[in-house]
Amino acid sequence: METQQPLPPPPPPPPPSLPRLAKKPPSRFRRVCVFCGSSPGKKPSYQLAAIQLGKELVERSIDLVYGGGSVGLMGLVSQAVYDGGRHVLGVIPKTLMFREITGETIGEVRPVSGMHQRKAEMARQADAFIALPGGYGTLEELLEVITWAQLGIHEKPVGLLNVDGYYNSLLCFIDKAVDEGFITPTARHIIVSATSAHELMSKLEVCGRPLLLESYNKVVTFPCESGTCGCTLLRGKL
Ligand SMILES: C/C(=C\CNc1ncnc2c1ncn2[C@@H]1O[C@H](COP(=O)(O)O)[C@@H](O)[C@H]1O)CO
Repeated sequence: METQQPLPPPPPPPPPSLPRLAKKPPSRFRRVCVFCGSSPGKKPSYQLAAIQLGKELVERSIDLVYGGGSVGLMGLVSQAVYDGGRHVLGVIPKTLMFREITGETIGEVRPVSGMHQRKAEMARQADAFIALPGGYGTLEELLEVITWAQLGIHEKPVGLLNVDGYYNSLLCFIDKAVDEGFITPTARHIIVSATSAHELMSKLEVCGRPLLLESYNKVVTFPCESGTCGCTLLRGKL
């Protein structure tokens, strides 16, 4: 009598397919300018936010322009962008180009003759601006690009990364200036703020795009396409 051969073991199941990484849609920005502290700040959340912003730019294939150097939050955001394989452009006044002052800059270094030239060059190179927590230097840079937007000198979005409520008091002050008649409600909306890098970039991607071109040959205010970030593209000539 024939003995039955045992059946061969079934083939192993195919390996589970890896979850597909959600690819971000292409950004409208080629390069973003980041203003931030030359100090790291006391809370780890500030440092984490700088790294997260750098990674968010990388995920969206956006390059960085900043004030150069490796000190404080400036060093963290630039390193994260550089490590992610994106281009980093540091614009440094020649007088600050000492390692003891700014640390070493990674990526491309563009020396300029002074602080004013630096801000102009950073603004020229960028398609949008973002401020992380910082001190006088950051505030000055942020307020200047807001003022330039108000005057119609540029139409590039301005984002404020309000990490852990760091900028709450500044936003309150600006609201007071609106209440007191020194800033128009429209100009208030130049600032697009969010508490995380992801949320801020998502808002900036859609803000300031004209919905309807209602006027011809006059200065108009464009409503924002998203309708959610509260931003308006202030002035444009049709
Ligand atoms: C004087 C100190 C550090 C100087 N190092 C800097 N290196 C590069 N860029 C700088 C530096 N200091 C200021 N900046 C610019 O202003 C922003 C940061 O200023 P903050 O006052 O620290 O907010 C930054 O975006 C740079 O463009 C020792 O403190």
